[in-house]
Amino acid sequence: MREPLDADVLDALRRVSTATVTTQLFARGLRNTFMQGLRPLNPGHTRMVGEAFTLRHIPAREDLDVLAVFKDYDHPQRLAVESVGPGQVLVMDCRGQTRAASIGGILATRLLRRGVAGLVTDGAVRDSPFFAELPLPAFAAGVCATTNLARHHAVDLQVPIGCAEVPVYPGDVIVADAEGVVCVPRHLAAEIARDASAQERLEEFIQSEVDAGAPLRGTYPPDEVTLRRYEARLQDPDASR
Ligand SMILES: O=C([O-])CC(=O)C(=O)O
Ligand SMILES: [Mg+2]
Repeated sequence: MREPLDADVLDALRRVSTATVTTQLFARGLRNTFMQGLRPLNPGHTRMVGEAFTLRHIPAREDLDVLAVFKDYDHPQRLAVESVGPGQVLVMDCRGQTRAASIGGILATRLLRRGVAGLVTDGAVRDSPFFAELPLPAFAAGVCATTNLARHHAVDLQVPIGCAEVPVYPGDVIVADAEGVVCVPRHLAAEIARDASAQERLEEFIQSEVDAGAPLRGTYPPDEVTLRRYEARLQDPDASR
């Protein structure tokens, strides 16, 4: 059993952008953390933070992947939907294959009712007009009306997977916003949350400086003089420039 993630860490990650989080990961040598090509299905619900619960698929085979398999309520896809915990994110490895759905509106509704934080797939979803209205953060590489069995055979729950070429281990922390989805290794979550928050405070200051006409030289990145002005501003937010 893993130690639960600190609620303050999750809150801090909910307030920083995926761009900032990827920079903090990059600073620690991790370059492949953003799930390229996944887009939010409901632009009104993109903020998502939670630990990853994984589902792995292999390519479907015609003699095995037939509609009758869903008579078994313990089919791994259905089991995943009923097992992912409140506040967790269902992350699906579909090998980037979008020529079949990986999930649809009914299963997503079940996730929502179970208190799941959201879902991520590097495949497609079906019932996408429904997803566009559903108050559940959901990210996919595409949409496809064809049912999952046409291309996907769900095999494993809670194993390491690749999602959009990014390694995801069960319990890693998934952070998403309107830009997309990034995977934070669990053991780095607390320090990333802390340093990402500090980076954003500084970048807000830099943004306001540039907006007010400051040139990049001396400002971005900030030199000693700019940093001193930033520190002074932190001490006294009302100080004039
Ligand atoms: O067959 C599927 O992918 C499941 C589906 O449509 C749904 O959950 O509404
Ligand atoms: Mg459906």
